[in-house]
Amino acid sequence: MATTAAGASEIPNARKAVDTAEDSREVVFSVRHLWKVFGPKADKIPDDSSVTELSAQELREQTGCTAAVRDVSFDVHKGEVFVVMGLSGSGKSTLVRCLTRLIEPTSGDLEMDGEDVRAMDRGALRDLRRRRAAMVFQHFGLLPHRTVVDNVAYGLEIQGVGKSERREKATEMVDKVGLAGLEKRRPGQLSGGQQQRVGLARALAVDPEVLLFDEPFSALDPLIRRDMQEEVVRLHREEGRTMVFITHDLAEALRVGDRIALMRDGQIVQLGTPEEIVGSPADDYVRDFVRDVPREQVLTVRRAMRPAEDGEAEQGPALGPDTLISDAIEAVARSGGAARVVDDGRCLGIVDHACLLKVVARIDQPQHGEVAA
Ligand SMILES: Nc1ncnc2c1ncn2[C@@H]1O[C@H](COP(=O)(O)OP(=O)(O)OP(=O)(O)O)[C@@H](O)[C@H]1O
Repeated sequence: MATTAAGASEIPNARKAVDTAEDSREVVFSVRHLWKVFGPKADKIPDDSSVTELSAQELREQTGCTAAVRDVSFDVHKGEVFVVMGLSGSGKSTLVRCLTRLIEPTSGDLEMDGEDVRAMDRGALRDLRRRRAAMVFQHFGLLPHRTVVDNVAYGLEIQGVGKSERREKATEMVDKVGLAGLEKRRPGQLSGGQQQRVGLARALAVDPEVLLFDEPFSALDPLIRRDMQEEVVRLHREEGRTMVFITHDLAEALRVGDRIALMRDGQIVQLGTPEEIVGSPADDYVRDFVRDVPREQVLTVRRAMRPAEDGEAEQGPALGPDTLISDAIEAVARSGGAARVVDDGRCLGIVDHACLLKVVARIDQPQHGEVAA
C-alpha cells in the first residue's frame, strides 16, 4: 500500500514522519485518526468538536470519559522496530491492543497489509492474532507444567501443526533465543530472563509477520534486561522482522527503536528516529523527557559537521555519516585534528573539536525561547 500523508493531517509530527524519506517503504500497519474512548457514550466523543479539544482532565470531568487513544495516525513500516513510548497511563497498551482489536477501537481507520482490520470477522481476527501479529507480554504466560520446548510449541499446537513438525520448529527457536540445553526444564526452573526468552521463542515459532511487545522486559533486572534488548536488536538485524515495542523506558526505546512514537495523554506528541527525538524535540514536554540522554551516544556526525574549508576535504580520518558523536570524539582526539565525514567517496563536511563539543554541550540547537534561523 502506498504511504500518503493525507490521513495524518492533524498530527504535524506524525505527518512529518510519514512524509519523509521512508515514503517508498512498505507499510504493515496503517493507522489513521484512531480513537479509543472508555466511558459512557464513548462513541459520541470523537465526532463531538465541543469536547475533542479538551484536555484529558477536562474531558473526564465534563463527560466521564477517558480518551486513552486520541486521534492517532502513523504507519509501521516493514522491517522496522517501531517503539511506542510514554509515561504510565499515556495510552501505549491501549493503542497497541487496538492494532489487533484485543481492544476494540472507538473510531478511525486501521489497516494491516492494506486490509481493513476493523472490518475483519472473528475468523480473520483469530488468524491475525495467531499467525500474523504475535504478542509477547510482560508476564510471559507460560504453562507451568509444560517443558520449555512444549511451551514454545504451544502456538503451533493450537494452529494444528503436527507433533514432529512443531517439535522440530520449537527446538530451532529454543536454540535461536539461546536456551539450547534447557529444553526439558519447566518454567519454574528458569530465571526471569530465561522465561522471557521462552515467551519470545514461542512468539517467533509461529513465524508472525509482526511481533508486538508489551513492556516485555520491565520485570527483569537491569543486566538481564540489557541482554534481552540486545537479543531483540540481534533478532531484528538477522531476520528483519517488523516489531512494535511498548516501553516507558527512554533508554530502552533509544536502544531498540528505529522510530519512536512518544505518547502523552493518548496523543502522539512526536514521532521520529531516536536522533530526531533527542536532537530536535518537538516541544517542552519532549525536551524534558530527553534532557538526561547522553547525546553523544545517540546523535551522529551529520548533526555536528560543518562545511569543509580549503584543503580539509582531502585530509584527516574519514568517518561515515552515521558515525556516533562519541566515536567521532575518539577519532578526532586520536588524530589530533579534524575528521572528514565521507559518504560514497564524497566529503559531506568536517567535524573538529569545536563542533563535536557544541553538540555535547547542547549549543548546536536553538535554546528554549530562541527562534530557529
Ligand atoms: N478498561 C478501561 N476502562 C477505563 N479506562 C481505561 C481502561 N483501560 C485503560 N484505561 C485508561 O486509559 C488510559 C491509558 O491506559 P493504558 O493502559 O493504555 O496506558 P499505558 O501507557 O499502557 O500505561 P502503563 O505504562 O501504566 O501500562 C489510562 O488513563 C487508563 O486509566
